[in-house]
Amino acid sequence: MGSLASERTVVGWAARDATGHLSPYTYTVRHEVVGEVVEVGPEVSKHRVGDVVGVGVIVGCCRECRPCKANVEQYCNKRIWSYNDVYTDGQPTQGGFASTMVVDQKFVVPIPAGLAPEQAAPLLCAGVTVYSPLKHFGLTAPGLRGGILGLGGVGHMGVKVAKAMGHHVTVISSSSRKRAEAMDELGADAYLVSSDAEAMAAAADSLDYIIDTVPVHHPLEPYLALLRLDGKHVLLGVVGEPLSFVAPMVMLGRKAVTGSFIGSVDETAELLRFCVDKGLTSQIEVVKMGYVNEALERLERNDVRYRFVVDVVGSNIEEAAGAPAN
Ligand SMILES: NC(=O)C1=CN([C@@H]2O[C@H](COP(=O)(O)OP(=O)(O)OC[C@H]3O[C@@H](n4cnc5c(N)ncnc54)[C@H](OP(=O)(O)O)[C@@H]3O)[C@@H](O)[C@H]2O)C=CC1
Ligand SMILES: O=C/C=C/c1ccc(O)c(O)c1
Repeated sequence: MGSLASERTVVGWAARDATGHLSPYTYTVRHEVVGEVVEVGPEVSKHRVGDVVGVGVIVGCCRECRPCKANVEQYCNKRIWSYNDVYTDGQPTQGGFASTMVVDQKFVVPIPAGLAPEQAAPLLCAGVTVYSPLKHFGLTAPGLRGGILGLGGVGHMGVKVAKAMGHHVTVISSSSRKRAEAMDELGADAYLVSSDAEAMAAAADSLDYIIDTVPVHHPLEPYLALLRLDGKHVLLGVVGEPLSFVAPMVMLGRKAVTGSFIGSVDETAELLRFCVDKGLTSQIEVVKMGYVNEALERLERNDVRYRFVVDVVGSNIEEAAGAPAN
């Protein structure tokens, strides 16, 4: 490896010491990565070699715009994604699916003691994606009534974080398949099947917010009807088609439809401490790189509870990439 730019850090799993020991912590969920610091540039002050750290969705920003100055760098128009983007040196960013990751210390968060690294990985995206809007929109007070629409990777963290804040949580799902796990394992207080018109009508005007994680087009009006005065519908799912509702649906009740994008580095560090304090973890299935194709097929079938985490160090990455193993 060449000399390291001053504020950059190598988070890795390919590092071996003189005895052949591999860095032990190497978990990735597509772009969020938990690993061990294997090398630091001369001006890195946030962490040291050997620290267990995480990198989320963003690895670059302009540092000059209003969002950057307000420490919400995820809203910088020059943000650089940690995967499938182009870094300032013209090279593609590859998220966790690379032998090491070189990243500016600004985008590195410490994984606190008490949080298993594989558990921490989904918190760096799914976790902070729900934590950030709850904080930003003032939805943290105990006793609030929240709805989590779509019980997947993001939604399951929504249930856990909202419950840890002391909220009454209703899962709103497309089927009844996840009822038992939502109530018994995740601790939700109520469960609504969105196609059950009677149950939806009975729940009208009852929620302070809905965290909407549905990734496909869906009508908003049935969910806006669930909100009570000043209720907020927070769009998190990436839907590439227009979503619509008639204006009185929000006027009569001063309701808001808004959105939110992951969370800042500061919010991520705060969430990790929150999780340790509250004893919160993500619900995951750890797999090896060679299982990735099957994992993708299962994702399409809505058949994962609730995140796959790839154990990169435990995988033969060269073999998985099709290269001969050495
Ligand atoms: N805003 C942000 O910063 C972020 C946004 N995202 C986006 O959030 C969305 C959710 O992500 P994630 O939780 O990982 O996704 P998952 O696939 O894990 O979960 C999505 C859930 O939506 C529900 N759903 C309802 N209808 C459909 C459908 N037709 N197809 C698939 N799911 C459906 C399902 O829940 P059920 O079975 O309960 O109906 C499903 O489990 C994605 O669009 C993702 O890109 C992700 C991270 C950050
Ligand atoms: O357009 C916004 C996309 C957000 C996003 C962030 C992270 C992630 O894993 C996604 O699936 C979507």
